[in-house]
Amino acid sequence: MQNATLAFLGAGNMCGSIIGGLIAEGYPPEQITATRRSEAPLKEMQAQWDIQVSSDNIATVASHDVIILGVKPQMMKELCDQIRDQVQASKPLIISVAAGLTAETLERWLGGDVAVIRTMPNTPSLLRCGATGLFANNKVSESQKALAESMMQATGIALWVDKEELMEAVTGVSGSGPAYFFLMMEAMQQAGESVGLTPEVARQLTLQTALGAARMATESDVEPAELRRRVTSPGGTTEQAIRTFNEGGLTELFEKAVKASANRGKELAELLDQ
Ligand SMILES: NC(=O)C1=CN([C@@H]2O[C@H](COP(=O)(O)OP(=O)(O)OC[C@H]3O[C@@H](n4cnc5c(N)ncnc54)[C@H](O)[C@@H]3O)[C@@H](O)[C@H]2O)C=CC1
Ligand SMILES: O=C(O)[C@@H]1CCC=N1
Repeated sequence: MQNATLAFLGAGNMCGSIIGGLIAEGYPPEQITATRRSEAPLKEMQAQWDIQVSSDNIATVASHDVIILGVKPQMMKELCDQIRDQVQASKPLIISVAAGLTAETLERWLGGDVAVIRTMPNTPSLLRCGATGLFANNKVSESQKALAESMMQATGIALWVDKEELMEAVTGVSGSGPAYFFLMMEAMQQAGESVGLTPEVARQLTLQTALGAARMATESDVEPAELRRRVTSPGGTTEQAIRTFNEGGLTELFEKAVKASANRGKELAELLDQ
């Protein structure tokens, strides 16, 4: 995997997180190039990771094996128009991180007959704690699949889905998911303040509790439901809090939120593929 040259076109929040994770995992920085519209953030990325940077998408496509399309879905058509001829000339592996846009749309925008892997990563990739879903079109070879998988595994876990529509489900759960936990942290800190803690104490207790709970859930074989039961003493304090969450319909609310994110992915794909 470490022989492949990787170009991140539109290296903002998400691709910056993947690059940071790859560098932390020991990927050779001289084999990574990032492009972006403005020079200042590119210079920062170069100083931070010692990677190559460029503002020339076409020349960058020409000189790399794997092209990661990192722009917002709304900017993707313009980027594909710009690089199409070069993609047809050098036929690199294309990896998209964009929400919604299908592999078929991307392949068509790039002129057809292109190996496209659609991924849905998340920003904890930066800490090699990412979660990525992947789907490959039928032009992708087994060795290209293995390369994309090992690249994303370097930033966390990487799981393939066999039906492309499941990429919307992945987006609803793990692509958007870090924001749900951040929202919970914000809400819990505020609640801590409402029962008298200072903002700093409420913040520290909230974040350490989130970290501890996530580590217990991921580092043991015990299911989250059982871990929850072990905190919830019959007739005790937690029981009252859990009852309050259940009465407020937390499970149903999560289902609605995940579906809203997934549906927006489908909607974006339809809106943008004109
Ligand atoms: N932010 C997140 O948590 C996640 C984002 N994604 C996907 O990642 C993609 C990017 O999202 P973010 O990183 O949040 O956006 P961002 O706005 O931080 O990064 C995109 C970058 O692309 C640059 N750009 C736009 N057009 C360009 C062009 N033609 N050439 C070079 N650079 C160009 C922009 O200036 C910007 O710096 C989106 O498609 C999104 O759906 C996927 C999973 C999670
Ligand atoms: O909010 C978004 O559209 C992107 C995709 C998943 C996470 N962030």
